Amino acid sequence: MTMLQPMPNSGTLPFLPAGPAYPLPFHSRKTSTFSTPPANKSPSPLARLRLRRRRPRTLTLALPAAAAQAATMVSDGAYAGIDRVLWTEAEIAARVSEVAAELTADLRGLRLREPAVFVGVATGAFVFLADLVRRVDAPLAVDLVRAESYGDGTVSSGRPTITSDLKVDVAGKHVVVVEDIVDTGNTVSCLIAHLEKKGASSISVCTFLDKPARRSADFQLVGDGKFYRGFECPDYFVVGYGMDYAEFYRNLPYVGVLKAEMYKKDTSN
Ligand SMILES: O=P(O)(O)OC[C@H]1O[C@H](OP(=O)(O)OP(=O)(O)O)[C@H](O)[C@@H]1O
Ligand code: HPA
Repeated sequence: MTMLQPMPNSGTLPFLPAGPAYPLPFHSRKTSTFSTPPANKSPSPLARLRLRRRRPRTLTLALPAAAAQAATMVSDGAYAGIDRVLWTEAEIAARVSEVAAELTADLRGLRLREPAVFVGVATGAFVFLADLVRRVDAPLAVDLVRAESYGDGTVSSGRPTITSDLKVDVAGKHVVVVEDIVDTGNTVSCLIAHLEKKGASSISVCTFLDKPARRSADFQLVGDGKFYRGFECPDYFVVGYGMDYAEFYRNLPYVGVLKAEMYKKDTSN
């Protein structure tokens, strides 16, 4: 299932330039500064080991074809392929603070006997989760669950698979599922069922983006659970702030619409 346009390049991604030797600095214990070893002196075994590091190094990593092609989307240190920015880094930061303040007030109001467990849905939620929990002023535990349904495409398989489970015991606890995006609703509905089975007493969902136009699966919050969302997302395939296309773009600090020509129509589902 390769959605990217064919690119002429090979399947290797150079991380360091080939060419002349790049001698690595030697750390001198005495001075705590970096220096090169004295010339014409037989090197000690330790120095010999260090000397090996002076060889010119070109690290190439074999990548699957789609990933190698996606790597060529990078131009001048920025990603190509973004049609337009929907939310800037500053707008995101401001909104995440508001959502965290709402969560803080609600968690305090619930007077929980045990701290809430914030369950981030890997991989996409990792950025939002990190930003959010640092702004919530209440005791909480953090855990991760991995659910996948999009693979390398832009269309949900409709059957999310939980490929990595929780470490924390959520029985009898208030759980906040932290998502980067609720789109069809398949993932969140599958996770709520999963957490209910594990005995969570109440389940909230806090999603950075909510794309109601694509919703096809209903989900019910549990007990005192509440739905929180950062922004309502228009019906575009978006990337950045943790969200990917074929595992790329997650590191963009903003959210943008991916140009349609970056992917072909996904016929795999
Ligand atoms: O509401 P839905 O239609 O189910 O879509 C939402 C899910 O899709 C994405 O996960 P994906 O399967 O792409 O895995 P990822 O988090 O590793 O990117 C996203 O991170 C959500 O978890
Ligand atoms: O629009 C989206 N972008 C990235 N990942 C997603 N998973 C569901 N919808 C999206």
